[in-house]
Amino acid sequence: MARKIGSRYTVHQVIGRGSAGTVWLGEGPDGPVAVKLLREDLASDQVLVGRFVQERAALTSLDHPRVVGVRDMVVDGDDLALVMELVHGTDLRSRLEREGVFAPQAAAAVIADVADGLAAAHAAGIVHRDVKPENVMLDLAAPPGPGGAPRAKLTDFGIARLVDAPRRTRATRIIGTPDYLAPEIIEGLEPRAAVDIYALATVLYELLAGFTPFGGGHTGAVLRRHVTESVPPVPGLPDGLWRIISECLAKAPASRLRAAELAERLREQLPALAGLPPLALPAQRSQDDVGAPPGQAGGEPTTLAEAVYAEAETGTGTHRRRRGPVVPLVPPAAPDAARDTRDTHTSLRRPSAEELAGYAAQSRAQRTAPSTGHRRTRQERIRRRRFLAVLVAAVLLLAGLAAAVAAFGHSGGHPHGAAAPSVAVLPAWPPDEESAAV
Ligand SMILES: Nc1ncnc2c1ncn2[C@@H]1O[C@H](COP(=O)(O)OP(=O)(O)OP(=O)(O)O)[C@@H](O)[C@H]1O
Repeated sequence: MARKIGSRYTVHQVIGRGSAGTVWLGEGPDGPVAVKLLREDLASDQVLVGRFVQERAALTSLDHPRVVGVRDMVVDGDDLALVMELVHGTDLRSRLEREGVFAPQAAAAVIADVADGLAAAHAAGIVHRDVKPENVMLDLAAPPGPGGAPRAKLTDFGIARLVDAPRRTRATRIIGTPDYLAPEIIEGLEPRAAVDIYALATVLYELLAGFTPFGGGHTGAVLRRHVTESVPPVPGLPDGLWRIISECLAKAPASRLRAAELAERLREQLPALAGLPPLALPAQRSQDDVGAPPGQAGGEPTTLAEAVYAEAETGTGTHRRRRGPVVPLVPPAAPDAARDTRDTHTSLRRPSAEELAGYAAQSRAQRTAPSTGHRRTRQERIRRRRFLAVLVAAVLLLAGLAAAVAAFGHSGGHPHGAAAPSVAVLPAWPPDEESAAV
């Protein structure tokens, strides 16, 4: 069914849904377009509408072949819409889920394209802030790039800039996609261009390995890993690519490559990567379990960080898990199962400096010590066994006494009559090696 958006556009059919709204196939004065109609609650937010109007010039002027162009922004009654270039293709998340990891050359080529788009945005003073596979479109109508890789375009600049207005994101909260969040965002610093590089290197890692370097398990654990842990190596990854990934995932933003450098370095690698097959890793393990301590994936929070973030997570309503690891940037609407087909969102309380300092120590302690949960279980077992031993001793003693009394009565009061022993012989207890440790 056709619907008018403003005076210039007509939309016909839904082609996708995201956290901020619904994407429609539409028609404008210059031909087909994609129209992202923002959710009602966002469209009725006067601050956001004001920002939408303010940002119009910046967003519509970002014109680069590796960026999905924003052609227009419409405020019309209850409708708030971004009119975009229509990309004939799919998003990178869908491609990854459908076909699995990329061969190294194709991964490098796709990420080099996105880095080109980012370089243009950064040069225009625009930081994306939500780089992730969902926001990379693969243009299947364009001739493929090196190694047959589809050409990529970065999208959703508008949403990241609009929704993350100061009033909407209080200084003590982080809104974002945990797997791709640079450590400085978690530590409360102002996001600069380097956060996009960190996120893009995370996407490159994911295209190659099938999982993100710090993702998996509880959101609190993911954030802690970004801040405190080094990047887990990817077995079999060519050295050149590994060096680029490590540099871009540096904890210090200033140590990361710039977007243009990243694109150039990746393209330098392309000839050496030609013909390499996709890495065969046990990557295709469940994202919920990646990196989580045994028995902890999806379970109760066990550390301070996890407790802190658990509060934030439960504050957003449900925490549904998905095949992919991500939680988009835009805060959730009130639960509406019919509308929200894609995913859940997270709004996180930012930890204090003391909490962050504590995470590093906790992280080290957890790596070197057996889990407290496990120790507590052993101690409980040992206590239970001691209690049973005393109980058995008491029962046997009573039985012995009763037998002795009976025998005494039977034998006319002589205690040496044939009767049950008056002293119970206790079995060795507890019987296993754990008792030796008591
Ligand atoms: N310009 C476009 N051309 C063609 N299809 C598009 C375009 N923009 C988005 N889509 C399709 O619409 C879907 C939803 O896009 P949208 O940007 O709303 O959400 P998302 O980025 O996937 O998720 P989220 O916004 O929750 O992070 C995308 O998966 C994509 O397939």
